[in-house]
Amino acid sequence: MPAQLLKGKPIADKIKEDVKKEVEDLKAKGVSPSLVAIQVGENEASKVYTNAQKKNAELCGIKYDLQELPADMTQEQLIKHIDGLNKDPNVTGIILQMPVPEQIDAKVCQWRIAYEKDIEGVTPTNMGLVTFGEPRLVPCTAQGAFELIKSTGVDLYGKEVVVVGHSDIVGKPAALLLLNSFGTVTVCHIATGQRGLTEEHVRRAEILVVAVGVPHLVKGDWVKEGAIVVDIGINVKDGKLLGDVETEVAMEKAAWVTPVPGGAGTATTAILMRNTVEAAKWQLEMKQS
Ligand SMILES: Nc1nc(=O)c2c([nH]1)NC[C@@H]1CN(c3ccc(C(=O)N[C@@H](CCC(=O)O)C(=O)O)cc3)C=[N+]21
Repeated sequence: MPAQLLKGKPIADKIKEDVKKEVEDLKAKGVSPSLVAIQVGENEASKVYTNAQKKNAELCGIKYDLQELPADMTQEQLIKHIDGLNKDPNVTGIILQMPVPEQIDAKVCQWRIAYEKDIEGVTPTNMGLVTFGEPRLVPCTAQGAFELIKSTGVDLYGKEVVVVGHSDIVGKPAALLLLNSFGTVTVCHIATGQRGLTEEHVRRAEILVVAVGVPHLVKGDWVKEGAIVVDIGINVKDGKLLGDVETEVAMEKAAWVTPVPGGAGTATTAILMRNTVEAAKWQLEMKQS
């Protein structure tokens, strides 16, 4: 039986519906969730995301401010800018769009974001909470992948899980979330590939998450019969949008495969909205205690 498409939209719609209600509740308490996206210089992939953020924020009743800063700004200037947003009580969520220009150390700037405003979950505090199995603000794409997997109804306990890609923003947090659900998690990365061992790991995977940004790195025939495949890759090749997995061939064996586009990317933005509400609630809690 061919795979079913594991679509992001139904999950994203449900999340946004809940967020909209929560925003109304918060506003009744005098709290207005507001999201600031910092864009340093220009980038096409980032624009796709900020356009989606604007649309989603409007839909949820969240105030949205895209702050476009010059490509030649210094790291010191960006840090000052972030400090200003950290102190501003009218700003409840901050995201620093990637990539940043080369004179800026992305990690130093992300870590500068106040953890209770860190709606992307990229500060040590929020990543640490994921590591300890006490997630609060979780990286959006990793959380999206996790919720897509759970929506199939699969019990992760003891399952063979393979994550291809070990980025701080997707692969690592996705692996931790799946580990916290007692999956038997293997993480493959560049060194696995250099030894030619990625295929062997992928062939064992009952749950497969691929986030590397290499079009069709995972061949369709590597996919195990009945597997759940979450493809995070969004690659533009010859004007077409390609995932990291050879989806059409994978569909012949897998039980579930996420489409690209319309899969994990769609869930990402909805979760950013939910995190913005969670951040506002966290700040309210801190103020009251
Ligand atoms: N700090 C930071 N965090 C990110 O997570 C981040 C970033 N910077 N910079 C840019 C990339 C790119 N990115 C996307 C998110 C959603 C869609 C998305 O919604 N995609 C839709 C298609 C949307 C369309 O085609 O208009 C889909 O896959 O179905 C795409 C791309 C997040 N990124």
